[in-house]
Amino acid sequence: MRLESGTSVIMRVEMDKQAVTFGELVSLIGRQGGDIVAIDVIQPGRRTEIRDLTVSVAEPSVIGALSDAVRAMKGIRLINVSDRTFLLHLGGKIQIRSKVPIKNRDDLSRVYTPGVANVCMAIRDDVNKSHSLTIRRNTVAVVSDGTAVLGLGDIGPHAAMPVMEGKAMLFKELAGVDAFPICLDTKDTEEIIAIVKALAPTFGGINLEDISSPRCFEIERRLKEELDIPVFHDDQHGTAVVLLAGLVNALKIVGKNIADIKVVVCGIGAAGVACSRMLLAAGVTRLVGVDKDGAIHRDEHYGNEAWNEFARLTNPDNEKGRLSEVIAGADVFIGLSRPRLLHNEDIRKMNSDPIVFAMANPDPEISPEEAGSSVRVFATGRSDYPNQLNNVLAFPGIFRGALDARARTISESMKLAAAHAIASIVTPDELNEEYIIPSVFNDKVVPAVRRAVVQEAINEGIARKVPSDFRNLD
Ligand SMILES: NC(=O)C1=CN([C@@H]2O[C@H](COP(=O)(O)OP(=O)(O)OC[C@H]3O[C@@H](n4cnc5c(N)ncnc54)[C@H](O)[C@@H]3O)[C@@H](O)[C@H]2O)C=CC1
Ligand SMILES: CC(=O)C(=O)O
Ligand SMILES: [Mg+2]
Repeated sequence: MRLESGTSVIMRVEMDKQAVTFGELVSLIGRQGGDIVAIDVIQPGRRTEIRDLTVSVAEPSVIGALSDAVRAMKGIRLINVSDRTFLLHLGGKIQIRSKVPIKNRDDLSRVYTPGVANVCMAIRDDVNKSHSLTIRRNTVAVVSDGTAVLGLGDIGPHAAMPVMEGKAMLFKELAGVDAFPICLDTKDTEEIIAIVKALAPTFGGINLEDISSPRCFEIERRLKEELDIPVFHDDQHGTAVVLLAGLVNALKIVGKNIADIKVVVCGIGAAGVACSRMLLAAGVTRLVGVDKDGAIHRDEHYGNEAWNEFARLTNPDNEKGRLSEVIAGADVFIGLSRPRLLHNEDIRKMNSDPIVFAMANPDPEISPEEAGSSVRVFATGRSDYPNQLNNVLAFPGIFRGALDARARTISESMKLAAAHAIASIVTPDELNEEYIIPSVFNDKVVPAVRRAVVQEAINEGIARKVPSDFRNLD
């Protein structure tokens, strides 16, 4: 088990009272560096008893040896060891709550039958009313098939659920958007499209999440074409928005022009393709993509159509070879692949003042410790290091804006505007190597992104509603 770096764990133990006393167990735990701070009797019994022991430890590293010692003790069965992260997940992380109480018959007849029938008929007569008279107004589906969950890969829909619940929490906590996690037990492109289309009457937007490439491209393209609510594959576009924001600011620090830099993107999957497209749109001309078999170039025909298009649009010098070769002379490394693929000797081949964005989650392509001082600007997707480049900076505000403007779609210019809005939160005075991107907890982020998105939606005629704070602004 991967234990979080907390200071306490809960051990569920079954004691055979004839073979061991509780005092002996307490002493053993004490000798192993644990301190029992709470005891809950889960199942009392004359011969055996199950207890939960909350054990505090000074160092998470002692938990393994402590558990082994408890497990080996005669008369004790160690049923489970939970860390605080696991406990936080018990029963899931979100719930549905009513907005109005049902206290009497009158309430009942208005929230449900017979009163509700008039509301139903109003929507039948004008389906647009579903956006104002149902949860559609503020609700987004977070849809995954569990095939590219963080950098953990194809771990399946059940295992994907904690991440999707987490995304739903972030939507709510950061932007007040109600989001519902939906993990689908199918990898079939057509089936996913059909299911999401069938679900659409319930939602004001669809956030696709952690669906592996290249299927994610077709799924998103078709859903965008066939639905009149925003469909946004967050790993592609949310990531691209935040990456561009970070790069715009990092380039100010190193004093380089976006049109002059060489960028190497490692991992040409969902995020890599979309981030590369965004960088090209923002003015990057020399971009080389690298995947498992090396650089993507034009002398190869790929089974993945997205890569053939990628080869046409990128790599102007048609460079070939592995990451360690094409990294030579690069100004920027962008990792959207897997942990530990970049090494210090690669960074030494980069141009002066290298920028390294190692964005694989949960573990980056190179750790900040290994990169050390050889990198001028370093960022990861994680919250425990400076410069967190994570799509969480984008998707809450983007959907907040799209829902408020009842936008049909989320366009390229809405995304570009969102990127510049995020970048602009870091003022020239504040900008430095360790602060190129605002924190997720910076309360200016969501309003700035929302404002940029709503404004573009209005400018482009994508908005079906003008939010009140945008009316009469001449
Ligand atoms: N920081 C952030 O906000 C975000 C980070 N990510 C991270 O980016 C990574 C990729 O995510 P997705 O694009 O959604 O997954 P994906 O599965 O669509 O793409 C991963 C790509 O990496 C490639 N890859 C695997 N081994 C490689 C190697 N040795 N060398 C080069 N390429 C290799 C795969 O072939 C694939 O094309 C994950 O670690 C994910 O956590 C993704 C989205 C947002
Ligand atoms: C952050 C995110 O969406 C990912 O790593 O997949
Ligand atoms: Mg993701």
